[in-house]
Amino acid sequence: MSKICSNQHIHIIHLFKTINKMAASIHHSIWSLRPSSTQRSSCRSKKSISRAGFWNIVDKSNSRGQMQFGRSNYKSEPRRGMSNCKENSSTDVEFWEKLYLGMDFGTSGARYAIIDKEGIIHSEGKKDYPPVLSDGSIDWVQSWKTTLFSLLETIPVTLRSLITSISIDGTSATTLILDSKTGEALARPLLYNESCPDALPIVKSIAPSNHTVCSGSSTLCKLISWWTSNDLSKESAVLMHQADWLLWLLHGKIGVSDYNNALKVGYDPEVDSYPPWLKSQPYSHLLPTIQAPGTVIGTLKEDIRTTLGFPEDCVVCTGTTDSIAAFLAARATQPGKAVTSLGSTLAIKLMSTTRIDDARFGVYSHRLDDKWLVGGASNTGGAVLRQLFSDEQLEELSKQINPMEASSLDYYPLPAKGERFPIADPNMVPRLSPRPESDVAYLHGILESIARIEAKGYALLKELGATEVQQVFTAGGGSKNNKWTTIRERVLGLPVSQALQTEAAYGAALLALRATQ
Ligand SMILES: Nc1ncnc2c1ncn2[C@@H]1O[C@H](COP(=O)(O)OP(=O)(O)O)[C@@H](O)[C@H]1O
Ligand SMILES: O=C(CO)[C@H](O)[C@H](O)COP(=O)(O)O
Repeated sequence: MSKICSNQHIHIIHLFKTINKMAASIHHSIWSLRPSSTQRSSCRSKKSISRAGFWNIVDKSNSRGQMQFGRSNYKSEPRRGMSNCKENSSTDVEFWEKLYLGMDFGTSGARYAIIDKEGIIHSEGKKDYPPVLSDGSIDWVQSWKTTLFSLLETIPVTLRSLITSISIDGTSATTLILDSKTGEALARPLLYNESCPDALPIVKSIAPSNHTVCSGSSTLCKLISWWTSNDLSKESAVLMHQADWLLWLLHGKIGVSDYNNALKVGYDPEVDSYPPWLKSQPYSHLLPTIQAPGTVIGTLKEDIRTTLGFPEDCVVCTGTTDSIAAFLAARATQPGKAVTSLGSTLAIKLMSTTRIDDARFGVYSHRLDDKWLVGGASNTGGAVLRQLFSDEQLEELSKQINPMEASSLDYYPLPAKGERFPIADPNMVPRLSPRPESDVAYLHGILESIARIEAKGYALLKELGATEVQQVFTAGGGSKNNKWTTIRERVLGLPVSQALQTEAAYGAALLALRATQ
């Protein structure tokens, strides 16, 4: 029944679109479905979005990024049955309105957000990665691909035909090497927090000292490790990052990336090119071509478009990394504002007028239009918590913590050996003992110790010359823990708040919107 209903809705949408195109020729749309209101008309003022003016769209969405009254939030699982149609046919979406889809592929799962040109959310959803196994280990290629298409299938059918642009963010330095002719993976993906120390001496011999690539977990180390340990024929090999590869599945043009994802393979976003010391290497032909984040690559592949009901003019654009998408979602727009992504990891991003790169501490700067996002990513964070507690236990135990009382427990919580920032040490081991009798006290000590790592990170950025942090917004799963926020505020000595939009998927949707402006 819902299928028939959805088809009817799609038909009505197309009918309105056609009529509206005719109506537009008589200058005014006579088919506005959206109740006219002063608020809406004031919000409808056109703002030009220049390269540096990206923030216009971001600022405008500041006050309107939340769900609007009466619109149901399509959370997690798709709705079933007839009610699906009623809820999905949100009649206050102007049928000729364009919508923008952002998808975030993090460590534990993927999420999507669909917004309109004012940044209002029309639908959200999420999927955990299915544990697709092949010879005993997780087949990430299959798991991500399955997640991509199952997420697309959870998008309400009535909204799909309005989606005109798609972008995706992924984990930074998560590296795939593919055959550019067949698209087949030539090796398993290497994840963002995996290290290839075997390649580090070679990287350090070709790159400037303390360059961002001089870290075992850099994309360049992963590329060189593959290059030196394979005697496969390599002339048609191409390197892609997780977000690039997922976007390629949608647009079909292999070997395209963005200057955020490409930072850790050595791309220099300041001069908008690969440096000569990298272009002269025998493997430079594997490097992807680079565009700015939110640049149209091509249209959505026809088979996907027709199967899922996306419009002919739906474009796919370059993405970014997950912590930058989280920064975009938080709409922090001034130097001194920072975003801490408290997901499986702890990634900090501080808007700075000065660029700072120092691999000795895992510090690097991403470009965001005409500004710098200085920061780094620690392996501490939610992944450690998930090893010890379920989300429900975290919620229950956190309620019993007095966040104004300092914990005397001094841990360095890591999910496994290896740390990237603010201590760059692939051999660093976790410190999570002594464990007190009380789980409340234990969790308190862990949350406070993670807060101390965060504070150390921001202090390090200041020592290295970045703009001093004034305010911290929080994104990611940990942002909903108010007790943790209070602990962090006490430890950091700064105002700390949950970002208006805590999901990186919202930032990716802003990129999709920007691509079409
Ligand atoms: N109430 C909570 N307090 C602190 N951390 C939490 C809470 N609920 C969930 N988390 C943590 O959030 C993390 C998931 O956040 P998410 O942003 O989805 O991560 P990612 O995108 O990196 O996979 C989990 O590791 C989990 O431990
Ligand atoms: O830790 C991560 C996993 O979520 C981040 O993807 C990554 O390391 C952050 O890197 P960047 O600063 O380049 O976005």
